[in-house]
Amino acid sequence: MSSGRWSAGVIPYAEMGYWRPDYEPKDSDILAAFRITPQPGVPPEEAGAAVAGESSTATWTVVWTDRLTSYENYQAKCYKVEPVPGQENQFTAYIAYDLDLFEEGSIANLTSSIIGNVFGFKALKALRLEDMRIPTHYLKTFQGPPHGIVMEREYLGKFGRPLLGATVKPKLGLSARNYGRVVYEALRGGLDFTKDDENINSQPFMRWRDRFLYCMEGVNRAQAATGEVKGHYLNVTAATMEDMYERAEFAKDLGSVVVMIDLTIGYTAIQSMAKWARGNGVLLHLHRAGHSTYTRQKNHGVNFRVIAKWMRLAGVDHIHAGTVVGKLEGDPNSVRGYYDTLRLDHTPADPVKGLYFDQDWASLPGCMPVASGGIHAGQMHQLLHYLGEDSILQFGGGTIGHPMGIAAGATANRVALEAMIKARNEGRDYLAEGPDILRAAARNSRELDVALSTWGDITFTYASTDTPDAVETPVRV
Ligand SMILES: O=C(COP(=O)(O)O)[C@H](O)[C@H](O)COP(=O)(O)O
Ligand SMILES: [Mg+2]
Repeated sequence: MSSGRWSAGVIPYAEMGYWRPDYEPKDSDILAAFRITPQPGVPPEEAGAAVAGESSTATWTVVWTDRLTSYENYQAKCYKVEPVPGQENQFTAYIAYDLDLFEEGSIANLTSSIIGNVFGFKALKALRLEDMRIPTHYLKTFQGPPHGIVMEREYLGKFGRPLLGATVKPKLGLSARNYGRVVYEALRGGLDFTKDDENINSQPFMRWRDRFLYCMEGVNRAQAATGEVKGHYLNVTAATMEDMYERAEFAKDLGSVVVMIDLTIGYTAIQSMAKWARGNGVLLHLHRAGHSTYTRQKNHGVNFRVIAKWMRLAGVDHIHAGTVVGKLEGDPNSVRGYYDTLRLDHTPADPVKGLYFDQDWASLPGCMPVASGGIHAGQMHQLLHYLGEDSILQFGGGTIGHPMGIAAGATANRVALEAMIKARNEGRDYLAEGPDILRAAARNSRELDVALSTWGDITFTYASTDTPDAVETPVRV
């Protein structure tokens, strides 16, 4: 029996052709960077080759049927493996996939290939997909955001500042009428949006149609009272696509400018709703419910920056992407990388922001990042500094928990934001002077004054579980 590549039996993946240190990735290749923790005794190159093999064409044994294909073309190539600085027994494996391995325009297919099998691999103690480079050749097969940041602002007639929102609280239990009253108060008080929370769909205490009716009554009354375009993200998440289309159509018929879905509906449903949203001129908000089950731990899972890339391709107008200063995980540099990935047309590789590859978005519209989770008016200077202008700042408890009432909470947030934007436009160092700017604004706004005295010193300073491996070293002059 001839030995080697074609003899029946088991040979290392590296010997089956999945370790290719000589390989120069093509512009049209999809690239992936995996953080690999091999089991003891498994060489990193073999671990990288195994991931390349099992996420493309290989199985555990040699199969002669490989000879019926142009297998060299279809095999993914692990072309580089590097130790992760400062991390014991961790390596970054770079893998190139030929364009033909993927169905055009399908996140479900892309993810089934890249993450379908390999995360349970016994040869690995842990595995994390840190980043991907999506080539223009493949990127252009996706719709992308239904409208994008520029179109959204033109729809709303709102420019030059972040948008403001609030999640209705308590997230479960309110009757439809009381729910609609919260929406009206928050919008008339100065917010641009209110939103359903991730888990409010159609429960016995409030069926979806009733909520939609009362929310839109609140939106319409607030628009009339303020003269501004307002919106409420009506959550159309449901058990079936048919139900979601029925709810989305009703939202559109009621005149809503926006609907919402949860990440839990799955990639195919998200792409279907993206297509519906573009076809119907309705903004699409994605709540990333459930993402932290696999994005938060540094050694295993899928980094959120990859989810952000997949969702921009799939096509949502908004996605929650971290706050830095709020109650939920979000290292400043990692979050900067997420926001750049969602908004910019080109992001150069930048290890400090956790960006492993240059990424060109080929004019695919930008996706508005949403900051939500434990934020309040007292952090406005930090939020503007870390997150920038093209963002949506959502204050759930930070609006509805205001001692003077919901409208007062909304007014406090709006006054804080407008004061911070004015200071920025005047060229002030609004980050350093933020507290003074807020206090000065509070002298003419009782609502802001009370918000600052209620929450001003609330911070969430825990060590991040997910920091990039590279840190900026101060330049010694
Ligand atoms: O309910 C809230 C925020 O409520 P509050 O403003 O009262 O904290 C959001 O669902 C989470 O922030 C989502 O988290 P993320 O935005 O990280 O996905
Ligand atoms: Mg929530």
